[in-house]
Amino acid sequence: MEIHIISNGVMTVEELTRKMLTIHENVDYLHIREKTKTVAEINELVSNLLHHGVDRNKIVINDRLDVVLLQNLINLHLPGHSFPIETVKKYAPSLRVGKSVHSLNEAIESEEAGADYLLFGHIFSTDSKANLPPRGVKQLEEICKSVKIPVIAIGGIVPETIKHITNINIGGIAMMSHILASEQPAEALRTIKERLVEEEQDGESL
Ligand SMILES: Cc1nc(C(=O)O)sc1CCOP(=O)(O)O
Repeated sequence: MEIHIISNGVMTVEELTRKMLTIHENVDYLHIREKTKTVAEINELVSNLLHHGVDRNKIVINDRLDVVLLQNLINLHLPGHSFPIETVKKYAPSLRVGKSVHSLNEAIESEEAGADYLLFGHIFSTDSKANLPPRGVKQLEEICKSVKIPVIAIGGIVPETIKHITNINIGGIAMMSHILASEQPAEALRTIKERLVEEEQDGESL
């Protein structure tokens, strides 16, 4: 099960660098999703991470194809308002391209368009999407059954909610606030991983 961490857009480059460095070895992907930062700031953040030894294949850039290309990265994540998947794949076929989706139709269309994985959410209520009703586990399950590419569940994933999604064939989980808003991100991540292992063992013993 992949673990994706999504940056929350509220930290300075220095703070984000520090927090990401405490967790990078224990996650599969670090998404840089910084909608209000300049290209220079995003570029500086990526340079910091690479300089401190973060595996470049773990770094995912949200939306900014320019940063992916100039930093020689391989992972681009496309939000709904970004480039069409087909355009990116045509221009840069070697990139691994993820897409955020919010419905079954969007999931199927994105797979057909060539997405390598999907982020679907938000699954549970979360302050990160306040006042928006969660899409729930049932829709997540439906999407997982309808596409072949990995579906990563996002939104409201905390130790208490994990048990509701571990019996579904998800490709992984993505977390923003639970890890990066924490003063102790490494410990928060450790608890999540312990919970995943517990749920896996419970599933095996059923
Ligand atoms: C960044 C993001 N994207 C979502 C989507 O549904 O595409 S939900 C979300 C917020 C992530 O929530 P949390 O802070 O609870 O991990």
